[in-house]
Amino acid sequence: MNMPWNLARQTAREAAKPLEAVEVALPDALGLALASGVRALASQPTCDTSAMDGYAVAGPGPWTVVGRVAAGDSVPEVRLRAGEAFGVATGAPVPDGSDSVIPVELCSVEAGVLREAAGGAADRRPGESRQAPNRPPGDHGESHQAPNRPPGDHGESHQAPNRPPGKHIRRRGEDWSAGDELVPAGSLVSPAVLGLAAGAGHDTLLVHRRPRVAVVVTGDELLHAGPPRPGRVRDAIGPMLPGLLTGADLFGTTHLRDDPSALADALTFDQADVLVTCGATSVGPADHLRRVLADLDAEVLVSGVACRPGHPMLLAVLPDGRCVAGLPGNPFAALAAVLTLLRPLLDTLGGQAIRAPVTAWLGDAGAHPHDTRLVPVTRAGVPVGHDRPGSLWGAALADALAVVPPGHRGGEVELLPL
Ligand SMILES: Nc1nc2c(c(=O)[nH]1)N[C@H]1C(S)=C(S)[C@@H](COP(=O)(O)OP(=O)(O)OC[C@H]3O[C@@H](n4cnc5c(N)ncnc54)[C@H](O)[C@@H]3O)O[C@H]1N2
Ligand code: MOO
Repeated sequence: MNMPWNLARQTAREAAKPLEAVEVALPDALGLALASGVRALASQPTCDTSAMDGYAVAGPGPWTVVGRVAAGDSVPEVRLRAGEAFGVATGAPVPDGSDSVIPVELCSVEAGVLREAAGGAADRRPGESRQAPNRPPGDHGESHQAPNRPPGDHGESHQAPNRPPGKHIRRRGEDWSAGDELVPAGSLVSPAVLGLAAGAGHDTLLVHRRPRVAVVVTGDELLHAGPPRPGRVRDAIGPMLPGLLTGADLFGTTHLRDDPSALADALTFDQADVLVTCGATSVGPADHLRRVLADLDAEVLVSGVACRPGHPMLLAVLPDGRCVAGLPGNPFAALAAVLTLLRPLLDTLGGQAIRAPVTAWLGDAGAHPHDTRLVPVTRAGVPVGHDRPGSLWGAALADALAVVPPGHRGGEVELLPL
């Protein structure tokens, strides 16, 4: 009895435990899953910082310029008093006592005296409204709100313009505080995670090691170069697999004839966490996989799945804990088995948390009454056709396989990205 598709995927996810955690230098963590959450080692910003090149000011203008601080300088050892200004670079610490920062293009400085230039419109882009949209109270981001100056006022007034306190100052800890968890365990380390982790002070990350996978392609009829001819077919699965298993370290591919003792030997390779076999899953005279697994005392967790294509797919665990994923020989069926069993198993071994599914609306898509269908579709959920089990044509044109449950009549379905 074939296992329902959802249960088969769930079984594969639960067939193993995450591999050990290792601490690696940041660049080496790319594409691996975090074994512990990334926490900030310092607040960001670490001190009150200017968001603009300009002048930090205290009290109403005009102001006397009393100093200057550049990016990379430490916090100036002065406290600004009303009527004083300090030249600041974007990213530089502002002195204590700074009320706000005036961008340099809104300033005029003569003989050490700073005045806010007329208009204040220079720090708005064309078409931008005066009021910054959707900013929460207390947000001191790079608002382009102009000072609320009466008509005819050219900024010479000694009255403080209605500039919100803290404008253009990024307050200490405004983005995050030291100790905050920024990315949870189980997340994949993307380029942005690497940048964020570096920004938060990390030189290394704790990640799960990548699963090691050995691939065995079987079949007397297979060719590995040149055009197919009657009785001989080109191996289409071996070339497809490395790109599907980017989260794993591959040992390379072994090509075997339909020989049970050679297959049994290949399955004794103990450097791999997962052995992937291609072909020999069915019941023909040359299909030895099930017998070989029985001889090796493997526990078969999934033996046939109620899905099309790929129903003979198989998942087993050897006595020493290594897993065997049996992909059917028909190439599209093999792809279906990778997405149903192998990838979920590798995700678990690699410590990846289960992500929310990608979905799309799909009509009945030729749903089967009892079996789940895996249908090649575009990212918008449009079937691309050419989906016969022996052919990767449809899959090659598709962005994903849609999971069409038995009896589906139209509605949201999960997409398995390719
Ligand atoms: N009596 C039954 N026969 C079959 C059944 C069944 O239920 N009862 N299921 C069919 C289905 S569905 C599939 S899928 C295949 C699975 O077969 P195997 O996993 O045993 O694979 P083979 O028999 O070796 O090959 C099947 C088919 O695929 C071609 N092939 C094999 N390897 C490759 C490769 N690496 N690249 C390209 N093509 C490959 C092979 O030449 C055959 O044409 O069983 C059905 N039979
Ligand atoms: O799984 Mo098979 O590919 O339907 O022929």
